[in-house]
Amino acid sequence: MPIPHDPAMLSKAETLVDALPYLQRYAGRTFVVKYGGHAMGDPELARDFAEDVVLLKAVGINPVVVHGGGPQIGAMLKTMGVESRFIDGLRVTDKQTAQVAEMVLSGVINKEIVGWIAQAGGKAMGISGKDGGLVTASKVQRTAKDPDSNIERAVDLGFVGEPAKIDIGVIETISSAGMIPVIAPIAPGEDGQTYNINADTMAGAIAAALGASRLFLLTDVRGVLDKQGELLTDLTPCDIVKLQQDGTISGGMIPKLETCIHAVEAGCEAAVVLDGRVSHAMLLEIFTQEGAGTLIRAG
Ligand SMILES: Nc1ncnc2c1ncn2[C@@H]1O[C@H](COP(=O)(O)OP(=O)(O)O)[C@@H](O)[C@H]1O
Ligand SMILES: CC(=O)N[C@@H](CCC(=O)OP(=O)(O)O)C(=O)O
Repeated sequence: MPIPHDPAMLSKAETLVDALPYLQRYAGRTFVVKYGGHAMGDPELARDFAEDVVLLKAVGINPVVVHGGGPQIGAMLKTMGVESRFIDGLRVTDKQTAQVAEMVLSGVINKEIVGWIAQAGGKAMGISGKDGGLVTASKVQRTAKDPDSNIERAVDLGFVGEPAKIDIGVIETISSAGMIPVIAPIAPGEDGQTYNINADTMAGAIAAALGASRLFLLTDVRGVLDKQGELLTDLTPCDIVKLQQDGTISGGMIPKLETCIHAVEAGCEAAVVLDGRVSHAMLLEIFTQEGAGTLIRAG
């Protein structure tokens, strides 16, 4: 006959037991987590995020963090008196902007995240796409309709890149040494130039190359919202194309969802757009039945 326990203690034990099937399912799997600039602002949320990542590592999952820092790059450029322009959510990047992006992403933010993970009791190794030959970038080619002639013309975004080649060796080396890779979205091109890569694009390409079980994109909204502001809980690549065509998604959500399509069509099991403003959003998504955010799977 079991002796009754304090109900609060019992509920804690039940939470752990409820997590058991998920722990068993995901042990040894790789989760790529993109931590966005907007979700990064709050120190308490940053601590929670680091604890989540350390917990994943401690239970035998391989987390790989790819981070952004768009607002922080913007703030630095502003203090320098440099204006930024975005086309389809991508920052038009001249040589000076590329240098600032590298300084802020690889220099400041990357090491900040490594520090938070250390504070949470984990070990992280901060790198960019440049290190260990991880990523070779190619220049992003975009076109836009000329408003006067209605003719589609090439738009030059400058040193904006996308991952053309990925060598996952350095990630595997870091992960198998018991550390958490923390990756800044900067990479060299074949031409030797430094390219600024949208962090969502970088995360999706890495998730695809690793054949990750999940790509989590932590951001500053509940997930993908419809025109009435209601959360769309499940999407396929086909649904996303329609949302883009009818203007439901715009700005930074465009590269985010293009990334999800690429990732799930190229080997990542599923992508989730999650609210990074919610404490421990990732743990709740992984270890409970209450899925939050928007889940994207190949149709
Ligand atoms: N349909 C939509 N649902 C949710 N967010 C959207 C939608 N369309 C555009 N957005 C915008 O996308 C933003 C998230 O992208 P972004 O600013 O690049 O985030 P992050 O900096 O976290 O990567 C939201 O803050 C929102 O303004
Ligand atoms: C080409 C391009 O737009 N690069 C981004 C890289 C950082 C990023 O993507 O950060 P968030 O995820 O915080 O938006 C930029 O310069 O802002």
